[in-house]
Amino acid sequence: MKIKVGVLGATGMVGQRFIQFLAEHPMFELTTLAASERSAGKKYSEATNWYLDVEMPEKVRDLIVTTTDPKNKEFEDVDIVFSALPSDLAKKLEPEFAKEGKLVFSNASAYRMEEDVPLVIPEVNADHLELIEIQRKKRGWDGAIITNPNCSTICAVITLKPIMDKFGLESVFIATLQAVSGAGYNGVPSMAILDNLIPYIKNEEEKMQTESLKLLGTLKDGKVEFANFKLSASCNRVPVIDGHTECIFVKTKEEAEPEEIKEAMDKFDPLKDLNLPTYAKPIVIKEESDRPQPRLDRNIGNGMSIVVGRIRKDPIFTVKYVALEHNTIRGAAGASILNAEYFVKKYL
Ligand SMILES: NC(=O)C1=CN([C@@H]2O[C@H](COP(=O)(O)OP(=O)(O)OC[C@H]3O[C@@H](n4cnc5c(N)ncnc54)[C@H](OP(=O)(O)O)[C@@H]3O)[C@@H](O)[C@H]2O)C=CC1
Ligand SMILES: N[C@@H](CC(=O)OP(=O)(O)O)C(=O)O
Repeated sequence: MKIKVGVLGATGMVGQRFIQFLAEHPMFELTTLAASERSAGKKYSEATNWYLDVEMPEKVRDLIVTTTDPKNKEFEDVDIVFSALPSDLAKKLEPEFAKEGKLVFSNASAYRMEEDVPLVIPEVNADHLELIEIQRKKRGWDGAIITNPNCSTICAVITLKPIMDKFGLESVFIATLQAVSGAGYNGVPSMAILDNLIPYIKNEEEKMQTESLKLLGTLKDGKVEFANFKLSASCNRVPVIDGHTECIFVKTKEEAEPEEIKEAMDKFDPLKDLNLPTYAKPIVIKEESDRPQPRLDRNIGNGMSIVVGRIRKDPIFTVKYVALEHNTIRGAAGASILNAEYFVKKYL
């Protein structure tokens, strides 16, 4: 039997991606859509400014949007909620769902760095999910909050994991070129971004610099020991709709040739035998000298693969390369759904 699920923040940019992936999901039945008071009581199709270039799934068009209150009857049979709430609201509302026994798979940054909250990319650190036992004891709830990282962090960390495992990491520098969808529908005015670039995204560099070390850290005696290497990020907003590009410079502990790095990335496919519906090969390598490009490559692996190109020697670091991620799929909704699929397969 399918597990009943709901989406919080269902009308937003990430909420819409959740709906795209959950409407016909083999493990989950999407029953409940929640948003603000502005949308509640309306049909989903009336409440939403649909921005995706795929049709709104027929089965959600007439669903009545509810408020984000776990006591609403629409949440009664729901076991899992996917949260695409703004972070300040997530801070307040996600615990209310966990207290009602719901598993909350969250995109929001509110709880990512809490000691007892798993921050997970299943291909990288699925074992950190064990933190939920500590979380349940400490917070006294039957549900759980499980988070996925910031979109830019996910892109970088997936490519760094196979390098770290084989050669060790000493220092990493990342310059990002981030799509406007990352800022939400009303996030960046067109007059600010067209014919332009904005070399600042609030808190993004700090998130990349801390979340990466937690993700690549080791779970020991119920605590995550952060990975021990230096990471510096410089984040920019560019006039692309979907698809974050990152120029990544890596100094490894052991000597490594670009070909060896490429091979390590290409072989990285840790969950391929689990048959998770949203899983795709985590890293796809493009050989052309002018790839990856957001418009051409963001949908590879249904938007779940990180597309890497231009792996080459660097005169200061060991290697440099370019990585591309579909930021609202692999960097957001798809990441949460993959966490939930993995959790259900391994723990339920
Ligand atoms: N993992 C990642 O890297 C990414 C994470 N995110 C995170 O996901 C979250 C959502 O982002 P995004 O979809 O871009 O944001 P949007 O602004 O596009 O959507 C926000 C959603 O929250 C709802 N909402 C707003 N106010 C309230 C309220 N008072 N009560 C209940 N619901 C409310 C909105 O409903 P309504 O339409 O009714 O106003 C809407 O559904 C954010 O926390 C963001 O930081 C985003 C991108 C990538
Ligand atoms: N800040 C990211 C998206 C985002 O919302 O990140 P976070 O989930 O860490 O708040 C971007 O602008 O592209």
